[in-house]
Amino acid sequence: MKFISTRGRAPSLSFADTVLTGLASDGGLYVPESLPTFSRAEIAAMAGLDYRELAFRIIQPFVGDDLSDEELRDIIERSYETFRHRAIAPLVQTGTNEWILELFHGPTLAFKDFALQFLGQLFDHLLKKRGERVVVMGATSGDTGSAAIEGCRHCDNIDIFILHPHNRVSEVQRRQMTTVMSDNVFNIALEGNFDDCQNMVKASFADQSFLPDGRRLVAVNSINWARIMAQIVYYFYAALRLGAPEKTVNFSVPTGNFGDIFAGYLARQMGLPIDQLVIATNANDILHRCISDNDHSPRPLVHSLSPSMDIMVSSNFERLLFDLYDRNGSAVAELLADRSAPMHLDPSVLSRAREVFSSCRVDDARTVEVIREVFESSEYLLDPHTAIGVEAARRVRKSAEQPMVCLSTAHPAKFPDAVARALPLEKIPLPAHMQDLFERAERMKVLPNDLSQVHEFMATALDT
Ligand SMILES: Cc1ncc(COP(=O)(O)O)c(C=O)c1O
Ligand SMILES: N[C@@H](CCOP(=O)(O)O)C(=O)O
Repeated sequence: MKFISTRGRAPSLSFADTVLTGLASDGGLYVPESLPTFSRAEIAAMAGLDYRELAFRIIQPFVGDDLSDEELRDIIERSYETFRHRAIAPLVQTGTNEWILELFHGPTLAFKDFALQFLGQLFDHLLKKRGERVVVMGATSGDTGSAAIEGCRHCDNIDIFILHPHNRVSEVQRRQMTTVMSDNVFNIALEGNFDDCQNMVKASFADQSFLPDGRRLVAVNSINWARIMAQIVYYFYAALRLGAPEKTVNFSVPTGNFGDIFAGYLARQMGLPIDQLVIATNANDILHRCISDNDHSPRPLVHSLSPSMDIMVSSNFERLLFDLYDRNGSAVAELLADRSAPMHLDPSVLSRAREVFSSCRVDDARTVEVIREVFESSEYLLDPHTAIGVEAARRVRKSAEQPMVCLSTAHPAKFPDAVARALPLEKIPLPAHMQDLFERAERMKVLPNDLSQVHEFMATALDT
């Protein structure tokens, strides 16, 4: 299978090269030239498969000949052996036709582990085969960072640099990153917000001359196609358990960089019967405004109780636009030439988007109420991101007859301060492997929002 850029002007790449690249050379994101699809009968035949076997069936068509079936199976096997729940992604019912898909049973307690455990194994395999050492550079609003570090820290052929916004991630999130003392792991606390971190990463991919000779950057953010691909699996997994393909199943997704919900869109394009995908946002609501009012105008980022979704420039929206603009790279390049400018979608494009996407904005006050209400009614503790997804689903769901699955993107123990505003809980226990998190030493470098200083820090670290 070949992968092409959403801006239409970069060379097409194989699966392995796509995984080991960041942005395309024209500034676009890589997507498959054509999407594999499954017939109703093929989907029905997937019912009852365990998570790993299902992952193999979904991922294999993207990989083509770049990995043998045995190699892919082995990578998948190792990726999910670190998960603490036998089902990998268990479903919990919280109401009539209302379900929570718990995606926080991986090592860092967020949905990011699904793709980043896989990506770490994939990197290790491909780099060893090629005898190459690379530099991973990523931006995080809190969860991608620790999941990427956890996925890559054992890779001999990787140095990893993660930028997080200084003082804007939860303490648990920060410590999950900064207490990893491996020699190949570097944490940068940037005096800026997540968009600044992400801009810096994208600028670094565009000009890699600051790196020592022979080294290149590889992406762990969802600009990396493999991230999205691995996330498609759990949509199939949940829907099959709830009766697909006979039944249509809908999803509500706490959304920031648009990677997770875009994976749901792809699952639908690949044949899974999904009628509605709910884009659930916090006060940083650019995607909600875009879908509801055709108003995609950036506003200053607000620091919310769901910090991982404090994002204004959602990378993967570009992949959706590419599809909605009939895969016309020039149209996408023109539309996104200046991401700080307001953008209005063509009315026909917007109405196609609305056929599948609904949207809803949930502010901090309501987030806190939802955590309390759900705990009181179901004794189920939501993290603030998931609470936004649950509330959004309740407000905008179109069918009460079809199951609605809200993706639970993080464990509440990652956000004790937000949860404490809702409930007088003594303590939310961390899993055993994180019990001593608050006693561990931390290491990070605080840097100003200045690209040259970040590059200097990276070049020096790579030199020693
Ligand atoms: C806990 C949590 N929920 C939701 C999101 C939003 O996901 P996405 O960026 O894929 O839209 C993130 C960050 O990505 C997150 O860390
Ligand atoms: N919420 C994310 C932001 C980065 O998103 P990604 O999907 O592009 O890695 C985070 O937790 O870092």
